[in-house]
Parts: sequence; structure tokens; C-alpha cells
Amino acid sequence: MPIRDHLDYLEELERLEQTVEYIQNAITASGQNKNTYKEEIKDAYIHLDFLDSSQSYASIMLHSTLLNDLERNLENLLKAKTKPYFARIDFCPEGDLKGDKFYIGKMSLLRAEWDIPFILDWRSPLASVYYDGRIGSVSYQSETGTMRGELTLKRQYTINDAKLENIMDIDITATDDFLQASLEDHKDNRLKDIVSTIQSEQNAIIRADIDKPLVVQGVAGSGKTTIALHRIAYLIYTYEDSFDPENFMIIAPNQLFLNYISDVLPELGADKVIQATYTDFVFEQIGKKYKSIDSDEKLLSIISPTENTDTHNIHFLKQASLFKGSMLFKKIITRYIEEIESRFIPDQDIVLGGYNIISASDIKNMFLVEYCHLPLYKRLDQIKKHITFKLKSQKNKIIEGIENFYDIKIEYLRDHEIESEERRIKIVELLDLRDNDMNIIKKGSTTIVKKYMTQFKTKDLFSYYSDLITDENKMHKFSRGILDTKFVAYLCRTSKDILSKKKVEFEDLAALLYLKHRVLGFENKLDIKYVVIDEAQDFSLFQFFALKEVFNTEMFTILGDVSQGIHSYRSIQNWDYVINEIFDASKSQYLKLEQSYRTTIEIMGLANEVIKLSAIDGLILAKPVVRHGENPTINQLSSDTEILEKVEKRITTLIIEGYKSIAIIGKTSNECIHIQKQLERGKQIKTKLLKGKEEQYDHNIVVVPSYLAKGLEFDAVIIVNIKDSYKKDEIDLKLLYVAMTRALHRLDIYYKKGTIDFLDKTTV
Ligand SMILES: Nc1ncnc2c1ncn2[C@@H]1O[C@H](COP(=O)(O)OP(=O)(O)OP(=O)(O)O)[C@@H](O)[C@H]1O
Repeated sequence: MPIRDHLDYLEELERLEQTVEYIQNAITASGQNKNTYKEEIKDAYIHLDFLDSSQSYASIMLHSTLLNDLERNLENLLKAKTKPYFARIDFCPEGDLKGDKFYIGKMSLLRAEWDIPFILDWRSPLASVYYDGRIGSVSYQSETGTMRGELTLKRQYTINDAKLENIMDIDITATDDFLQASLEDHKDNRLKDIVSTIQSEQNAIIRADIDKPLVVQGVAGSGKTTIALHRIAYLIYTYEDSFDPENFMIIAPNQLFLNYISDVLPELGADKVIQATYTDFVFEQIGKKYKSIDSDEKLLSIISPTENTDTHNIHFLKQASLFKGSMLFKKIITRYIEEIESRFIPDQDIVLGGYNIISASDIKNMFLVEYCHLPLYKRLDQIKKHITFKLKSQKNKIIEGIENFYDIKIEYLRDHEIESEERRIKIVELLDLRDNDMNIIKKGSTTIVKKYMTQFKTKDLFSYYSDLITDENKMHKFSRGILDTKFVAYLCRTSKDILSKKKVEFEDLAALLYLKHRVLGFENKLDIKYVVIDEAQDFSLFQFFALKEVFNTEMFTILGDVSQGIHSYRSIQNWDYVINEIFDASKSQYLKLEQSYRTTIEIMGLANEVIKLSAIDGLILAKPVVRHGENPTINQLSSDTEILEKVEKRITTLIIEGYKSIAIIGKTSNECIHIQKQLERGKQIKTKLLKGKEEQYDHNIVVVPSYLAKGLEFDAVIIVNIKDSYKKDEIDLKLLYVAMTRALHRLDIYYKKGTIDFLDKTTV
């Protein structure tokens, strides 16, 4: 229906004009206030009286804060001006006769003379009705409890550059044309916000209880990453009195992924949130003395062994990875730390000139009980402080005691012996003895603490770790003999080999982080209170545990998809372990997302056929939203040249058809290097080879290995297989599934005969 034919067109047009005008006036007023505040600050500096400056400083502080707030507000107003809101709900609370119209936008806007918001923030409690409610009776959670009422209208708008382009009313059947339209879009290489089309099951995740750990299993393309970012924005808004944005941390798999999500957080007003990859975060804490081995190296040795791969030991290689991420390894490290702890404090009282300042058992008690919540080395700091304090107070008492002791003796001599040369000599002797005793105390008191503390021979983190992981006896002892001898020999030998090159594997990082936390402690205070982990299916239990301990919080949102667990040789196999072993299951929340929004029915259908071939326990198949597209093509060819010619042609056609982002996905980085070289030879097509470390890239056509494509999406995906082949085993099937589900609209597969055999039989 043309927009002008909508019954409320004129009313809506007027409302938009009124809103834009209001925002413009607010922008102008802000501009004037900004100048006033700047003038005030300048003035305060000019009149700064160095003798009595409190008034000027107060003025500078006040106006700087006002200026900061104003600048932030101004930024929001400028964004809102072109698209002030995206939806409207008409809602009448239970018991009221008349309802109100609420316009929902990305930020709230209040008008002094109005008793309802001029624009309602999408994160406010009432806005939940827009995402969850159908026309009729609805309810939502507010600070004061459940609110009920009647929803009489749910309307969506397309507004661009402050122009009203479309109005769509959502009726009781709730067919979401708006969602369909947004999914049809052709995308560049960045994730977008979805505030206007959040679905009810996604809304439940965004607004889930902050206090309980939340685990989300979501199929490919179900919006996990997007929802994670919206949840952070929601929590920042709702709990702004308790949390700063800097208290939130999002952990992502690689730099490429961080780049991919980089547009969304600022768009949602949450740009100050800490973002890091797990590896970068751990290295920042443990120091960069050792280098990290690329975390994909192990995956490559499993999926694409070369002549150098120790195929004989591939079983041990997988077992070692799994072990290093296990809670058993955590237990072994805990026992190892306990032993270090128990031997740390010597059986030695601190004695000064024969006086007992503090007993060994008191020091042990401090170390093992009183300060047990601190890392070992930080406890030493406390103990040092305590001994110094005790010594200071004892020293004066001891000196007083010595003085009294000799005074009494001298007094006695004076009272009981007649004055003589002999008595004088005795008194002088006593005075010398007194001075000597006092000197011992005075001198001793300056060195005794230092002497006591220097006996603690501290070691660095990597020595502690190496002392355990390369020592077969210790590994057997602390595992209480449950580890297989051959496995332990393999583990210690390979670990020794790696550590001797001053390197560590990705799998070592959880243990190192945990050891650092328990033994040495961190240099800077970690002020993270809420942690969001995306692509969490690739995490091990020990990784989750270490993060929980280090941040001392249960507030986690953990999102992932076990069907995409391409690192399953080192990571969790299902979410039950996380809920039961890391958190308290009775206080955790587990939610599922089964609807996939990214891709078409046709592409998802083929991807589902592939993942069904794997033997994943309790596999949840993605249900695509009702969006049809072209059938994916499967092209089996017999020569490299033929494949590359076809791929080149395909890319050209896709560009002509208007697709903005195209990915050529090879199984491994070697395959990708080969493909890119061949394509570049043709000189027609410029591509960018992604290596995972890119902080920024703006190429429309990329060549990317399957395991790095995880989490990303492209308008069109071309899977190319020339050298590597996909086997019908769990990891390869998952890799192929990941590659296929990256496509928003088009999927084409070109492979050399014999490289993806099982695909021949797969029906589209
Ligand atoms: N409610 C929604 N409205 C519009 N688009 C949506 C919605 N939910 C998800 N999408 C879109 O679906 C695509 C997939 O989202 P996202 O990448 O967050 O999913 P994911 O579950 O993290 O995927 P994967 O696990 O496969 O990497 C994105 O293009 C996102 O914008």
C-alpha cells in the first residue's frame, strides 16, 4: 500500500515533523549551552587564585562534567535527528480509561511539559511489550512488579534522513514484513543493530536476569552475537547506577571478529565496553615473556596433517588438548598450589635480641587462614606489613623493658652498696651492657624484617608452570595416580619442548591465568563485573572456570552453538557441563535459539543435511525464517583450471547482481593462499586474504579459511575445494557447516572430484 493511503499518514507525518523540529531545537540549545560551559571553564581558569582556588576548581569540575554530559547528549540527538524512532505502541494500563501512544527509538527523549516520554528507549521496561506482545492483553516487568494492560496498536516505521518512507501495522497474526525486509538487505562486512526487529525469543535473552549466569545455545545465524551486544546495551541502560560500561567485557574469538562487531556497540551507545580476544586478555595479565603458538595450528594438524605432523601421536595430541582444558587439570594445579602454600612459610619464629616478636605458627595462620583469599605473593606483602607493625610496637616496649631492667639493677647497687670505685665500675659495666642490648634491638629492628622476607625465593609464573607440567612425578602425584603413564610421558615431553622455546599453546592459557591469579596476583586491579563470551562452544571448562575466579563474578552471558564446535578436541561437548560444573545449576539460566535469521530456506536445508551426517549428541537443527532464495549450487569438476574459471565467472555475476560482500571459503589457510594466487593471476578480481589478525579490512571480496569464517557473514559464499578434502568426520563436517552457514543469500560450492565425496549424495 502506498504510504499516503495509510489512514494515519498525515498524523504520522505531523508527529515526525514535530519530533525532528524538537530535536533540532534541542541541538541548537545544546550548542549554546556548550559555548556557555566552555566560557565558564575558561573564566574559572583565568581567575584561578592559587592561594584560595577551591571556588574556581569547583566551577571547572562542575562545568567539565556538564560539558561531557552535554556532548554525549548532543551526539545522541544528532543520531536521533535522522531516525528518531522506529515503532509505536498504543498501550492502556489496566484500570485506566485512556491509553497513550509511545514512540520507540534508540534513546529516550523527555519533554518537560509531558508526563510520558516523547520518545521511549527500546530498553525501557514498557518497550518490551513491542517485542513480546500481540494486540490484546499484554504484560511486562517493571521495577515495581508485573504491569498489565491492553495493547491496541503496534506500528513500525521506515524513516531515513528524517523522511517517513513506510508505515506498517502489525496485526494479530504478527507476520513480520519488517523483519523480512531487513533480512533481504545486502550487507557490507559489518554487523548491524536490530533494535527494530528483535524477536520475542531474543528479547527474553536480552532482558534475562542479570544476577544469574546465562547460557545460550543458538543455531547458526540465530542472532547470538547480535543479541549479546544488545544485552550489554540493555544492562548498561537498566543498571546504570550500579555499573559503568567499563565493567562489562566481551570476549571474542579473534581480531577479525572484533572488527566485524565494531560498528554495533557505538550504535547502541555502549562503545566503552571492554572488548578482547581470550588470548590477548590472558597475555595482558601474564606478561609477554613467552609467545603464543597460533591457536589454529593444532586444528590444522588434525584436519590437514602434513609430513611434519606426528600422526602416530595424534590421539595423544587430542587427549593432551582436552586434558589441559579439563577440570581435572584444574584440580591438579590446585593441589600443586596447595603444596607450594604448605611449604612456603618456614618453621621459624621472629626473634629480636632474644625477644619473640611473632611466632611461626602465627605467621602460618596469617598466611594460610587470615589472608587465604589473596594470591600467595600478595599475602607476603600483608605479612611483611604486619611484622613491621608488630615490630614497631614491640620495639619500644622491649627498649623500655631493657631500660627498666638495668635501672632496677643500678638502683639496687646504689641502695645496697656504699659509694666506692668498685660500685662505680659495676654501674658503668651495667650501663655498657644496657647500651649494648639496646643497640642489638635498634640495629636488629632495622634489618630483621628484610632478612626474614629475603628468604622467600620467588619464581616467575612460567617457572612454576614448567616445574609442574614437565615433571612426570609431580603430574602423577597431583593427579593421584589416575593418569596413564604413557600419556603423562607424552604430555611432559611435548610441554617441555614447547616451553623451552619460550612458547605456550592456547591450551596452556587457562592454567597460566589461574596460576597467576592464585600465586603471583595481578599488577592492576581487574574491574570487570560482567562477562559476555561469544563463540563459547570453543571454550574449555577450565577457561570458563579461570575467568570466573579471576573476575570473581558469576555474572556471565555465554553464547555458542555446539554444532559449530570446530575445536571440540579441546573444548566443551555440551552445555550441561558448564551449567553443572562451573556454576550452580539451580541458579543458572539456559535458553535456546532455534530460529535462524541469516540465511535462506534453501541454503539452511543443505547445511542441515551436512551437519546431520555428524554424530553430534542432541543435535538441534536450525529452522530458517521463511525466506526463500536461489538454490545453492554444487559443482563437481575435474580440474583446477576449470574450478578457478567458474569461480571467477561466478564472482563477476554476483557483483553484477549487486551483492556487496562475497567470501571465497577454503578449508585451510594453505588452500586459501593457493586459491587467491590463482585468482590474482587472472587479474580481473582483487581479493583480500584474511588471516584472522586484521583489525580492519574493507574489501568486498575476501578469501578466508573455514575456521576463521566462524561468526562472520557475507551476502554470497563460494566454497572452493581444490587441494584439501573434507572428510566425513565430526570436525570436517562442522567446518563445512560453518562455511555454508556464513551465506546470507547465495551459496555455491566448487570442488574437485573426490574432495567432498559425501556431498554427491546429499540432496538439496
Ligand atoms: N531479529 C532480527 N532481526 C533482523 N535481523 C536479525 C535478527 N536476528 C538476527 N538477525 C540477523 O541474522 C544474522 C545472524 O546474526 P548473528 O551473526 O548475530 O547470529 P549468530 O547466532 O551469532 O550466528 P553464527 O553462530 O552463525 O555466527 C545477522 O545478519 C543479524 O543481523
